[in-house]
Amino acid sequence: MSLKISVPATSANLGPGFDSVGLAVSLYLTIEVLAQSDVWHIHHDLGAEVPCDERNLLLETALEVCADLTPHQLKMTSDIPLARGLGSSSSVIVAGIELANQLGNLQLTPTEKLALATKIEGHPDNVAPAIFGNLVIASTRDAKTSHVVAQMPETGLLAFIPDYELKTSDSRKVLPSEFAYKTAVAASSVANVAIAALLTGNMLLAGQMIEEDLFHENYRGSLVPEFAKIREIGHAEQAFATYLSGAGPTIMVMVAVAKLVNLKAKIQAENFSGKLLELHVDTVGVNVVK
Ligand SMILES: Nc1ncnc2c1ncn2[C@@H]1O[C@H](COP(=O)(O)OP(=O)(O)O)[C@@H](O)[C@H]1O
Ligand SMILES: N[C@@H](CCOP(=O)(O)O)C(=O)O
Repeated sequence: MSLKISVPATSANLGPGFDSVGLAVSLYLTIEVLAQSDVWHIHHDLGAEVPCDERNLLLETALEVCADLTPHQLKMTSDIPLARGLGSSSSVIVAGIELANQLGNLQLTPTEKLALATKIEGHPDNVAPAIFGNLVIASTRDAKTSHVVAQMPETGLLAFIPDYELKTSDSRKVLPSEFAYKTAVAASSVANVAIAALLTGNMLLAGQMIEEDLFHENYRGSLVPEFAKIREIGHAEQAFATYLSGAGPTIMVMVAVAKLVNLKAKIQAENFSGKLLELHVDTVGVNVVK
């Protein structure tokens, strides 16, 4: 049997869409199913800290979804950097669900996959676009997830991926545990306009609203020292928006395609340690090739 599963990276939050908005982008985790075996084994070159057996999040997820899968040798490759705010954990969870779906012949619908993935990840903003591709707006309350898949308006995407890791769990620790009613109303009004602007293709307004986030970036800015400078460069280069991708430390800049080259040169000139990558919107989501 030949089976290959690929899952895109995701950039969550887009400013005020904290825990509920995400965009699928063009970096990929790929799982190739090799021969049946006595024990599970994952061949990968992602480093010694990534387990090769059932302790790997891929297999933990697959076996949670379907406990009696036949063990296989697997090959895992990925260009999604770990703990950088590009949804590496969500891509593995979605791949694990798909692995169980295929090997266990579960016939899961995309909505069922979303419910399972959200339960495991805890919030839907990365797993939803990893499943559906595109821009996804989702809300999970009382274990029920509602979602809308939308086309992202045309924009260039430039990601600065720092050399250091920032685990989502650590980046969540700096967030407040409570929010005053008035602030919550203001923060959600910003989010509402951001989404309405994205859905009507108004990138200028969407960009302004993305940068007015009140939910998380003010608290996380100090964890990502490059953020303020890159946003300043974004303003000088007329980018639509600069935001913290997911929990950081990746910084995403949305900019008209014609302005990408200049913007890239200006950020490069700062000599920050990390990678600067031009990305594209993934419109497919989790993909299975047999
Ligand atoms: N390919 C992978 N295989 C196994 N575990 C992975 C893989 N990719 C990511 N993970 C797990 O997810 C963690 C990173 O998740 P997280 O802190 O949420 O960051 P992000 O999802 O932004 O990359 C890693 O430390 C690792 O435990
Ligand atoms: N809404 C979450 C998103 C985490 O995304 P990740 O790519 O950093 O895992 C958060 O902001 O904590």
